[in-house]
Amino acid sequence: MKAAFQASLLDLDAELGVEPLGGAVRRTHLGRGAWIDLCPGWLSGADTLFERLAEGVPWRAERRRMYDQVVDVPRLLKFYDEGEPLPDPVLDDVRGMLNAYYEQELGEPFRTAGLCFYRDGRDSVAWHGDTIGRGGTEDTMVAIVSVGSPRPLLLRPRGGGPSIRRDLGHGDLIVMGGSCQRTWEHAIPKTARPAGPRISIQFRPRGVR
Ligand SMILES: O=C(O)CCC(=O)C(=O)O
Ligand SMILES: [Fe+2]
Repeated sequence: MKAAFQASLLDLDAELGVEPLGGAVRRTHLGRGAWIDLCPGWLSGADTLFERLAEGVPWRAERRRMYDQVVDVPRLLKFYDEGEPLPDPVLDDVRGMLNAYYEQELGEPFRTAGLCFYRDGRDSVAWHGDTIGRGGTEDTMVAIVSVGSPRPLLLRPRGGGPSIRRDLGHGDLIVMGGSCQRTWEHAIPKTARPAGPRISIQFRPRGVR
């Protein structure tokens, strides 16, 4: 797939890879037992990974039933279940580094990888928590690495309240933890502004979707 993509100037010559997580991770407590960790620009060479994934992943356009209609899901998807080979070896390093840093606190490793491709500003994900599995009842973590052009990820308390915004792209890491999936919601809103393509890679433990 060819997508108009403006590479970040800083990233053009950077070698693809991740360093061990440590002092650069910043935690923000959101209240109600929810938190987010941020590590901007964690993955270097993110433009290279964007190009590889855009070309190499067997992206799927899905359709879902909404009430009495079947509608296009406004983004491309590919899910790698536990044990399935990931589409790029650097994603094994990414998951390994995430597990080295978070596994003790999480109590289990990140195992699955869900990929979303937002082709332009019309692609989006509506307000939701990742509550299909255990995230609906238990504290857990969802770690997201973003490559390509930044898009805002919004978070708001479930039931209403002001939202917070983090622009994520070019190798940024966000981890949503604690009760975040059941007490807060998140979204990537559509935008009428010019928006370049973004790919997000979400790592989750077994049984969290
Ligand atoms: O693209 C993102 O960063 C968020 C994706 C997401 O929330 C999901 O797939 O559950
Ligand atoms: Fe989500």
